[in-house]
Amino acid sequence: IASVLHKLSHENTQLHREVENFPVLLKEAIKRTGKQITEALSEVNENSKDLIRRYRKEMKLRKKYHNELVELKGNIRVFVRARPKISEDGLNPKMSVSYDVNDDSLIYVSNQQRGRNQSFDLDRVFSDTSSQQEVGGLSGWLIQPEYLFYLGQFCFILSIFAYGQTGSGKTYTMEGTQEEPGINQRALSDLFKMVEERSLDWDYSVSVSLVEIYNETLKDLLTTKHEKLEIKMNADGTLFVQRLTILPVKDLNDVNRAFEFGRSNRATASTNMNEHSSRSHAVLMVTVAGTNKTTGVQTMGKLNLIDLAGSERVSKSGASGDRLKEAQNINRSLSALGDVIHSLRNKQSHVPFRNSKLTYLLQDSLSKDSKTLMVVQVSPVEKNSSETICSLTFAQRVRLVELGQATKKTK
Ligand SMILES: Nc1ncnc2c1ncn2[C@@H]1O[C@H](COP(=O)(O)OP(=O)(O)OP(=O)(O)O)[C@@H](O)[C@H]1O
Repeated sequence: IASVLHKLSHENTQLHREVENFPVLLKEAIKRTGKQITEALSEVNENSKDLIRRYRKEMKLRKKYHNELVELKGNIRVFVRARPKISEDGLNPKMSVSYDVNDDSLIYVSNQQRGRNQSFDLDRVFSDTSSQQEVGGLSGWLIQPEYLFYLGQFCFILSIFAYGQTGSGKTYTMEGTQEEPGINQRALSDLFKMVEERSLDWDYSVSVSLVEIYNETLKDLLTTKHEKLEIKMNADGTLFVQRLTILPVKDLNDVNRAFEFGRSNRATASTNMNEHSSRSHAVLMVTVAGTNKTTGVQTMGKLNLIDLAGSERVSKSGASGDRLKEAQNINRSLSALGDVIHSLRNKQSHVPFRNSKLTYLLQDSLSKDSKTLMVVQVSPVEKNSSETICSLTFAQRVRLVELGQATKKTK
């Protein structure tokens, strides 16, 4: 019994010690496991960080290849800009537009009818917080030295279109304000810089015309005469507008003065300038004719700045009478623009340029030897989401167009 008691007492002491040590062991075990979990987590973290890094790299590469593809295959770029909310949107409006933090070519719009977000993939998306400077930088894609070179030395047409529903920010982005100039001002100032830089070897003459298309009728905004304008074709297949004023200009100030005159001319013909301007297309055509001082080679280039009339859904706005007629003409010409672009994309032998005055006038600008930048403006608020979806659907359709490679053309 004594030996059994001794053994039991020994075991009891050992158990006692183990019980005493248990919290320490447990603490150590917890610490060890915690360390293992932390290590495992940080490995996962590192992996996911690496994945995000690789994803971003892939996105950059994808964009680079896409850009190269566009350069190789086509000359049209589509940018989207959402304007910020404004007082007209009401107090605390519900927003419908969102962006992808990792990919600046994606924009999402909440589609109330389908009850989900619809995504659109464009060349570049500018959010509602983007600055004029950031957006203005995009004209750099169009007005690059090599294209300026084209513009000055080959027949090459550059066009900037602004598309979007009424009040979506087209004028703000294109014209901007005195303090915050828009794309047009930047593009034109780049153009005159180029002319200056090449003036040692080339004699350039720059001229402007300003045409308004209202209810399928062309109007010369640089004259107060009201002559009927007709689009005619030269023997070489190029287009011109008969009797259109062609005003020689020396610098950006001259262009702005001409533009101001056109603007006041447009306003006097209408009781409400803003109302009227959003119901008509305005096309500013800048022509650069060059003669090489040594060789005598003559060249021609054009820069078109096009402020399209606001796209609007007649069923929603409930327009009637003259307003309905205007809206129908606008929608017809914008859809003709879409059809032309669609035919070009599908490389159809017949492109329906003549279906509207807008596409007929811009035939050259949408054909080969041209480079086009389309800025699609959208409103960020939910009450406009169906118009936003329509505009972005149009934008995506345009983006897939291939205009073909430019060919060198000198006289
Ligand atoms: N990025 C912006 N930042 C600040 N205000 C803006 C911006 N974009 C647009 N706005 C404001 O929103 C309003 C509508 O813009 P804007 O007149 O440019 O639209 P629009 O599309 O040209 O309209 P319309 O088709 O009627 O001519 C203006 O008051 C303008 O100042």
